[in-house]
Amino acid sequence: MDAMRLVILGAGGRMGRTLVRLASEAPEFAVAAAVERPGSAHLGDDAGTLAGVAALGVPVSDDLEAALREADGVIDFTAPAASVALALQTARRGLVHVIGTTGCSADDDAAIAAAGRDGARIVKSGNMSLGVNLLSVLVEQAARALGPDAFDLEILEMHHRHKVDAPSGTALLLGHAAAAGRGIDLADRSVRVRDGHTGPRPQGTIGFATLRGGSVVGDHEVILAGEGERITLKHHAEDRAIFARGALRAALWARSQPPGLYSMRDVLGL
Ligand SMILES: NC(=O)C1=CN([C@@H]2O[C@H](COP(=O)(O)OP(=O)(O)OC[C@H]3O[C@@H](n4cnc5c(N)ncnc54)[C@H](OP(=O)(O)O)[C@@H]3O)[C@@H](O)[C@H]2O)C=CC1
Ligand SMILES: O=C(O)C1=N[C@H](C(=O)O)C[C@H](O)C1
Repeated sequence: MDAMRLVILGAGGRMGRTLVRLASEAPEFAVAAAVERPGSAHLGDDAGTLAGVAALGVPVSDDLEAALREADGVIDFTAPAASVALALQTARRGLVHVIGTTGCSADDDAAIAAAGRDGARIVKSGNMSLGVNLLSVLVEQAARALGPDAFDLEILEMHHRHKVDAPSGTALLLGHAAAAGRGIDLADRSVRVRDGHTGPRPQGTIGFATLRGGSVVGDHEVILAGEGERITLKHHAEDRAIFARGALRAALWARSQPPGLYSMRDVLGL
């Protein structure tokens, strides 16, 4: 099969640069276009140079329509409004759309699901790494085995100082896995903030705690705390390449799937 022609949306960002670098090094892919928003300081820069590899002859552009005409798929680690708007376009064109963007609202997620029904081949996940998706399976198993009441479940995450959404997409993904294991809906049972006189911990809830600072790529811990014992399941991301590798794998996988909305667990067969 011909190399998959990819548009990298948000090519000047932390993930965008990592994606350009890894896609340009893999024979399965061709970086067809690199897109940033109108007015971005990166417009006109060579995407390869920006990513710290050899020049690719692909200038960063703000012409998304033109970029999509030449593409088999888009990799999108940007912001919720950008991902929702793009999903309308990938649906119209039947393109692969890999969405790593986090911080989406319920309405955003509904619009993205609709785009999957309308023709896009979407893979969306709060974390594209193999390790976190395997961890989510383990968390689901542990929550199911321990039941809802004997062990309290808390999810702790730490990220770099630039991160704008909380809890992280990964923390929510792990929370959903825990809720699935317990047979409950996360939205009904999550405690996302504690402050002041909170009273004792409501039984059966799933708590979240958020830390921000420095250059931390992404740390997550799921703590199951019982009477007299505690189980901790952890993942430490050391390099953004783990997310980019997962996203590229998802793009290739989605190319041969019917339109729809898929998760990384679908991609990885977990
Ligand atoms: N699922 C996963 O595995 C991972 C998900 N993420 C998520 O990916 C997202 C991006 O993270 P990160 O790379 O660190 O963030 P950055 O802010 O470094 O990069 C985002 C890029 O997207 C650009 N952008 C925003 N809106 C548009 C638009 N409408 N059109 C084109 N470009 C746009 C931004 O431009 P500007 O600066 O001008 O706004 C910026 O260059 C976040 O939601 C993050 O949580 C991150 C890592 C892994
Ligand atoms: O913004 C980040 O950096 C990351 N975002 C994702 C998240 O919200 O979980 C994934 C990863 O942890 C890095």
